Amino acid sequence: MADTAFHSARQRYADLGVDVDAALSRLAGISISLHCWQGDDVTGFESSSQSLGGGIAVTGSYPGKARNPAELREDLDKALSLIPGSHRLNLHASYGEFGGVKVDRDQIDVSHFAGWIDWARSRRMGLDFNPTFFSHPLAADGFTIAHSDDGIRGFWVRHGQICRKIGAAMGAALGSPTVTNVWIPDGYKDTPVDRLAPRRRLEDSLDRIFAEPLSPAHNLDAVEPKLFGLGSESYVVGSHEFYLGYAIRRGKLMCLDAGHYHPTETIADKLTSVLMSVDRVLLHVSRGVRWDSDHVVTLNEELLAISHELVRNDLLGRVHIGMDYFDASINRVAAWVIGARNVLKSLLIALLEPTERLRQVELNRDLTARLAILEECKSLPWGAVWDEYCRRQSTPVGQSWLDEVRAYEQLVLSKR
Ligand SMILES: C[C@H](O)[C@H](O)[C@@H](O)C(=O)CO
Ligand SMILES: [Mn+2]
Repeated sequence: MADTAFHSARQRYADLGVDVDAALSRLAGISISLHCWQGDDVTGFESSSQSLGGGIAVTGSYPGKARNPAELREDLDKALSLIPGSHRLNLHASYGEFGGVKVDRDQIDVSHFAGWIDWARSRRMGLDFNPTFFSHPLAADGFTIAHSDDGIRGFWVRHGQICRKIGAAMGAALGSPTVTNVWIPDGYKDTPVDRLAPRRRLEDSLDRIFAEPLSPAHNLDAVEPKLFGLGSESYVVGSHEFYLGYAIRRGKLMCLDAGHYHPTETIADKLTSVLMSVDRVLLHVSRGVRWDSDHVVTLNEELLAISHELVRNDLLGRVHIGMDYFDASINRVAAWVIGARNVLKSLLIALLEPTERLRQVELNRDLTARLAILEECKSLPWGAVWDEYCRRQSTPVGQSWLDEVRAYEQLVLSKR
């Protein structure tokens, strides 16, 4: 039963010309791709597990991390039960089920993901996928598909080719296209002499990886740029400009990760520019604190700006929303729930905006009214609408979800 706070909020929005029920049904149609790697600190399930490489780092030692696919799925089920709506799972290739046997990255196949496909099917979820170009001896010097050694480059190209096929098989099995995203760590700690040759090799490798035509009904290819990483502070082969050009020329999805730009740059402002030239964008919603630190997503101005751009410009049909962060200093299930609920809250706030009115005052050059209304919108009663959404989706209202995480911690995580 909806409460009085919701009824009065609905009336308040109606007075502004906003249809709350329409906003809630639009929100229910938005899926977020939950990143498997928050559940185990980007460790994965390969038999000879390497320490995390590729210039990304997880800090913290909160107890109870998932140690195998069954535990990770159990944790995901708990998180999904606390996040309103229907969502997806984003898997890395290193999360296959290899039965304790060493299967190198250029030898994996879809059979290693059968357990994940069954799990997703039984929950009517889609899967997204990523080749894993890090945490491997052949990536130890910081280069993979842009490597100058043809043997190493060939190994990683084969891995990329295989992963696309696995992505397509997942998409076909689940009846929803898998977004298969290529992120590579390749770059130099210090100033390179030759910035061009690695980029030529990267382009050639990508062309080889993407050579086989796959149905877009099953697989969508994405490429993810970065400004810098740990150990690649001076030069990243796959920069924003490199991949934007590549995505436009080759018809690929452009991945925009919120942590992959200069701290004063926001991906919100890039969306409408990038989508002038590419059909689709993959978002990695993240939160950099001073650097690409991959903090849990909070309901901050940057997140709100992203959601406003998606809703105001009717881009939700062209943007795949994924999350990308890893925090091992707090309960990992809670980390998923906090981030996903925040992404959804930000979308709800955007869906509840009286955008047509704002557009009109802007067109009339009434910039005073634009600022005034935007600021007033910040104190509209969206929280009561969010609570009602949680109620309608049978998920906990307010912070009561935390009690469920605490109980799960007692019952399950503390026993690991
Ligand atoms: C684990 C992910 O592939 C990784 O976080 C990547 O998407 C990235 O953002 C690297 O900085
Ligand atoms: Mn990312």
